[in-house]
Amino acid sequence: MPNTRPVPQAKGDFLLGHLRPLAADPFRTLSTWWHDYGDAVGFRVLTRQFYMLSHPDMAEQALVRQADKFVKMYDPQKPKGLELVLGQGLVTSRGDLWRNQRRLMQPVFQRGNLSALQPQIVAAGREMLRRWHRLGDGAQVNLCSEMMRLTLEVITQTMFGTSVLDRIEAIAPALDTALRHAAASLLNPLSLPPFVPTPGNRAFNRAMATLDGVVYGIIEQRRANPAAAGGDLLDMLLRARGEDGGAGMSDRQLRDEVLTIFSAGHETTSNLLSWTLYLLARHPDALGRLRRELQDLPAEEDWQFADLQTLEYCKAVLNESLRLRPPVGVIMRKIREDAEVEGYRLAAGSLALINIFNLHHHPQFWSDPERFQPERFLGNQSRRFAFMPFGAGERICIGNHFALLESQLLLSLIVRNYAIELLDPGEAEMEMVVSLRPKGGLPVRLKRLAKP
Ligand code: HEM
Repeated sequence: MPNTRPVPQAKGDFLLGHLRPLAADPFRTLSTWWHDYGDAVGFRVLTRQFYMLSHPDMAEQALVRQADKFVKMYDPQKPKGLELVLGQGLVTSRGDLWRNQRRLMQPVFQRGNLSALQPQIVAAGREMLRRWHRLGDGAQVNLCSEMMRLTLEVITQTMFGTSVLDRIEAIAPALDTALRHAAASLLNPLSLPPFVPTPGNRAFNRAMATLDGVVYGIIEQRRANPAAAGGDLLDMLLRARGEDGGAGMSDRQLRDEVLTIFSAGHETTSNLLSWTLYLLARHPDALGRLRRELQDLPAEEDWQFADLQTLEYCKAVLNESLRLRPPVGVIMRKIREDAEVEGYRLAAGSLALINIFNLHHHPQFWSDPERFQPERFLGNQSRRFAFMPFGAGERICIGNHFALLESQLLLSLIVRNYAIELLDPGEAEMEMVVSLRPKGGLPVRLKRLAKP
């Protein structure tokens, strides 16, 4: 490729490459490289070459214009990363399998079909508020655990018509163990496959047995009681037949899709809500403006879908939170053949890491990028690829409209009824475990607001 230049390579250990700093603190390491080397930087983990891309034009090239060269990196023969947990579900599959499953599941997530789910989302939120009430005024809780519980209830109720809250004490740590193991296996090409009984693999296998138990339980329950099905996602997956009208999905494929929606559908939204409440607690002016907007809404049990469409500031708050603390901070692709991106040469076989966090903090596209300022999202400026919390191109998040509807409803419910006081006045540290979350959770005090 004439007239192209090589991507600058971050300095690192000759043998290990950059494994050590990345394993210790991936988030901080990637930020440092961006500041030191710019929007395109190469790094190596043992034998594997990565390129980190942090400019909107580069993201557009990789995810849209040259999407045929930048493909999902998963290989069913040698599962790594998320594929170890999710198998061949919608996030990790490729080719015809992905295309058919996406087509099958898309209708459930279309904007027009989501209004029917609103009552279930509000009901889950109100149930949490009742539980907070029972805890007593001034109760201390971990906000992240509360949001995880809430979004788990929402996803299982809306998509699978059931609740798994009675098993939350087992599910939350199992999911955490599984995701941490998946993230670590990505960075380490020498990590041993799950059947090798290392302590890490044993813990991972135990966690997966818990998650599989929950997921197969959901499927069995529905098979035993199909009358409970109300045309939800699980119903659709169970009824799906091949193009020739033949056999339905294998149990394994069903498990992969259910576990994918179960995990992708609550981890991310939970982090969005936690970060948003954290940012609002630190910005009383924005919180005040949001409360004023919400004052005009009718009582919660009477909320209509149309009521939400008018909440411009609430949407701006969520967008600004997604910008500052994007729950999915990076997206990964495998480079199938040599590619040129914005004048840089990227070699086939390497991995491209599109850094959404950096795009959202890019000083060329955002004034005062570190500042929480929801007002920047009022109005209709185009921010293509400088703001892409849900990804871009054909693999864009299938749950984006659902996530925004859910977050708007739950945020409005919480902010109208409670004041949330952070117990730690310092800035919450960020940790990247597949999604970007507050490290160690968020201890808070809950104060019930008087009804207006
Ligand atoms: C704030 C919440 C959410 C964020 C920030 C988010 C972010 C993302 C991103 C960035 C991707 C693209 C990944 C890539 O290109 O490699 C993605 C894909 C996906 N998300 Fe979400 N997501 C959220 C909520 C949800 C919800 C609620 C669901 C399901 C109910 C969901 C299901 C999925 C699925 C299945 C994919 C894979 C789509 C495909 O490849 O066809 N997500 N999400």
